[in-house]
Amino acid sequence: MKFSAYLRQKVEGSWQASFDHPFVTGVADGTLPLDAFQHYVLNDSYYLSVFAKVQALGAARATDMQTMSRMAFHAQGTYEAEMDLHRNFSVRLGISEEQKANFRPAPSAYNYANHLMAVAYTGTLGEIIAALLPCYWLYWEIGERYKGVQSPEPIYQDWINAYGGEWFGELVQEQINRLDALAELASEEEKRRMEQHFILSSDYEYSFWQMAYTLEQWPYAEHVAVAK
Ligand SMILES: Cc1ncc(C[n+]2csc(CCO)c2C)c(N)n1
Repeated sequence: MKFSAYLRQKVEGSWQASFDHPFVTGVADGTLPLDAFQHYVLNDSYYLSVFAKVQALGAARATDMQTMSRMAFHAQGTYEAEMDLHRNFSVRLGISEEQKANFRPAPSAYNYANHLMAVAYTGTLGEIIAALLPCYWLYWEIGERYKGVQSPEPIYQDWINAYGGEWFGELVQEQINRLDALAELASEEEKRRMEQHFILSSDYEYSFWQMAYTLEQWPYAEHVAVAK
């Protein structure tokens, strides 16, 4: 069995919980409150800026030019495609410059980003890909599930469309193949660490929906609002 297939079966429970999360089903059927989506967008912009940095650190860790160039391309893709999407959502959701300037990432977004950064600075390229892969792969599966679905909320429809396209499927498959190739060369010990990172990122993906849905904040966050 390929290492990617082995990892995929390990996270079946947590990915299923993500598919069934009211944030995800609420995007598709339009029942998600817009303030939860706004909380998601603000936190996701922060998350993506770290994600692109981790992809770039993966490029730096590569031992061949082809991999280095592809990882750098992916980092640029995150910056351009995802940031474009967010700029667009920010305008349509009426997120103000002041809101962005005063924004502090919620605990779950911050923890997830820190997990990726820790792997980027301490792990091998195989470990970095294993930590990044659930972000690609889980979103691709969500995009596949909701292909053809028409959400009553046009903003949500654009979000669904972003992850259902063929170009995105190719990027995901490229990273799955990279994971399998790196796993072939990895020791049992390194593969065990790759598995841990993949599982932890999958759990953080679930926490990210929950964070958005519950409008998660730091304790005492209201003091910041009062002080303004
Ligand atoms: C919490 C969170 N997880 C995954 C994604 C999706 N995503 C982020 S970067 C990237 C790779 C290519 O751009 C993908 C698929 C997201 N937006 N937010």
